[in-house]
Amino acid sequence: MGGSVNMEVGADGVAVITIQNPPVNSLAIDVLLGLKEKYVEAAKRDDVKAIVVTGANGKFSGGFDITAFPKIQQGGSNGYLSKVSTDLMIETIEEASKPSVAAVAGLALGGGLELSMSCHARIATPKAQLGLPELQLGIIPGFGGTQRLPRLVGLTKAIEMMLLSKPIASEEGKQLGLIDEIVSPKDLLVTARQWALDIASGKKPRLSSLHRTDKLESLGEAREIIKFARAQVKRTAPNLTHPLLCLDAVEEGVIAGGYAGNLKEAEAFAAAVVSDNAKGLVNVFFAQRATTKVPGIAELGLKPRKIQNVAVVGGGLMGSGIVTALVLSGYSVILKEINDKFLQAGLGRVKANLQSRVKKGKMSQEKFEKTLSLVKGVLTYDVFKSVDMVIEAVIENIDLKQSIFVDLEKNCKNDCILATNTSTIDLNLVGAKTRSQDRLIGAHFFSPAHIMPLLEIVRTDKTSPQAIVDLMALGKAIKKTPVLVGNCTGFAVNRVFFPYTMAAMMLSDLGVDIYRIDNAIKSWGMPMGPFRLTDLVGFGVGAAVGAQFVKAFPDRVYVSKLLPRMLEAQRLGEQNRKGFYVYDEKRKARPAPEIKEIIKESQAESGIMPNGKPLAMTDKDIVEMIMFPVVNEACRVLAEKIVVQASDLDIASVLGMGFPPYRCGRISDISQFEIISLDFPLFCCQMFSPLQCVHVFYTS
Ligand SMILES: C[C@H](O)CC(=O)SCCNC(=O)CCNC(=O)[C@H](O)C(C)(C)COP(=O)(O)OP(=O)(O)OC[C@H]1O[C@@H](n2cnc3c(N)ncnc32)[C@H](O)[C@@H]1OP(=O)(O)O
Repeated sequence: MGGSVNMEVGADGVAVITIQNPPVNSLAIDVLLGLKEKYVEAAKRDDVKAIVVTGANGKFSGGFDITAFPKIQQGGSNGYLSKVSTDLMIETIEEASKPSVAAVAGLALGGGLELSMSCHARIATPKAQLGLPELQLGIIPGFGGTQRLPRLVGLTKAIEMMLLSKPIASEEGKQLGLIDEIVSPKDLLVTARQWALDIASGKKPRLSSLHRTDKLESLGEAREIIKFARAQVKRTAPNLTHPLLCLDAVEEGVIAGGYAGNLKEAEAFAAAVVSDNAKGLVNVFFAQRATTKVPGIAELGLKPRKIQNVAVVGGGLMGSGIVTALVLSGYSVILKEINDKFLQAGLGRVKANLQSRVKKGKMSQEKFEKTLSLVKGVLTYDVFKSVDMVIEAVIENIDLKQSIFVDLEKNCKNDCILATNTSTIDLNLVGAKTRSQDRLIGAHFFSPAHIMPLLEIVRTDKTSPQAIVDLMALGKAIKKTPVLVGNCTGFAVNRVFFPYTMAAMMLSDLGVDIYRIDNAIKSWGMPMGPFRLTDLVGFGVGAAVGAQFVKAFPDRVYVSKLLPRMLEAQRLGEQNRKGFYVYDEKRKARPAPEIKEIIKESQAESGIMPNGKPLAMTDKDIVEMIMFPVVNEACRVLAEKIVVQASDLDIASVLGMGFPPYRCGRISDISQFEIISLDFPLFCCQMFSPLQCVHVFYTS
């Protein structure tokens, strides 16, 4: 709901119709009805020769109003939405007697670009973003985009833009034929008006995109392109159906014409919009934007303080990754190490991280040198008085961290934020020997820190709201999604996912093949299965972190002998290229038949196979046995208020663990229920069918 559409008719006979619906001029149903009303009025008025459609405040439109989807997905009627494609885009705009020109500034995405494509020409400002990103929401373009974009830019480019949900800039749009002219923002309306008048008077051709065929490939070629795209989708996104629905609509249009394609698109859109995948992906869209609107903090209206200089203590894998993330966003960073050897190694890692961007063509040599010059290596705290924030990233040793924080308190100014990158240790312990509890905060990055998009911000009871607001702002500035979490073993992400590997170890001890487990979980949508993940993390780290969970949650852990036996056999994971898999020089994983004996040993020691025989189970059982305990732990994290809102856990799981976003939203759904029992130990799973073993019972 909301938004408005205005119309002003000039002395030149051009009606300028303006969409007004901040912040992105989304096409809410009221806006679409408003557009219809103004177009009908313009058609009737004798003083109107031609029409220009534009958006207020330098933005054309961010597309259909996404806030309307949840209601439709819960069974609400989609009302006028289903008619927009033919009633508004074709009959009212494209086939009207008076021509329309779109004046596009800022962005024309989704329905916004579709609206512009039903006009007879498009004039854009240089920095406009143009795209059909609907697929990232689990839906497909629904206002004729699957038909008009291929007709304007050709099939290959149109399919790429839709499947990748990737917008293009005006210049590329002009080269492709999507944009007719690029002009400065101040000339936008003047030029668009002139184009509209020129089309009305016949000086310029009146082109209807839906009927064009000049950019379309021949039928044979088109079929090949679509066949290739389908195969790609099936290979890279086997659990998703909406990209295939999108290709079906495109194909129908190529074979039977734009109008028939439009009807097919409407049918496919209606099916996609109510799918579980769309529910999950729409939830993720809003979850991502909700993370900084923290109840209890947002209302305080605090402004983030300026953070210019940051220090990182420890230049290991995590520390150097954090330094890289900071310098990439223009921060000056001091990297402190304990001796020159470690310091040079840390600086070398930062350099290598940046060099890899140069190699991939993502950074120029000049930018590389400028970025690297932002890091200064030191061995003492002498220059720490100038820093606004310190992030400690040394090994997980409580005594060491405590002594570092004592030093930091002595050497930093008294409003400097003191952050720790610990992934498991209680923050109260880390800061136990300091008096600066209000500015002590967790900044938990995920490895590799310069690539992974999540930043868990951990607060204690004493962390000040200002420190939280400051770290949130820094997180956004370095292009991370910051999620605020409470203090507990593993915080939100590692805590929720500790049963992921433990349940997998238990299944192995029950006789299920480890590669089958990994394949089942990967096919379900995780980026890798639990055994491959353990190899990646490294067995040393895995065992140390596992021990923390055993200590913290003894009632619901499964302690397998598998990891210790692998360590005894000098199998450390990817680190020495021997773990549950073996790895070649390019780190390509291959199953390792030689570990059969180690697995058997662990199975014998655990003695949990029913009657000593391997447990038979389907792939679905495997997924449930592993993911249900994860969901249970998520419920506990919510119940203990470790996260303030359920959507934070959804987005943290997606960005921190690669949980498939199209399956996301379940945790938010579950949080609507009252958890009445949480005390069923994971180990009992073997005695029940997987479904019975969900140890969260909830009532609606
Ligand atoms: C039938 C049609 O084919 C179907 C459609 O059109 S579906 C919609 C297709 N459009 C999209 O997918 C675009 C989605 N939006 C975006 O990618 C980005 O928001 C953007 C590029 C427009 C702006 O990005 P950015 O400047 O970083 O701001 P961002 O924080 O993302 O968004 C600003 C606000 O606009 C809202 N917003 C953005 N697009 C919206 C949309 N299409 N509908 C409703 N709200 C929208 C956001 O939720 C956010 O609200 P908040 O301030 O309350 O959190």
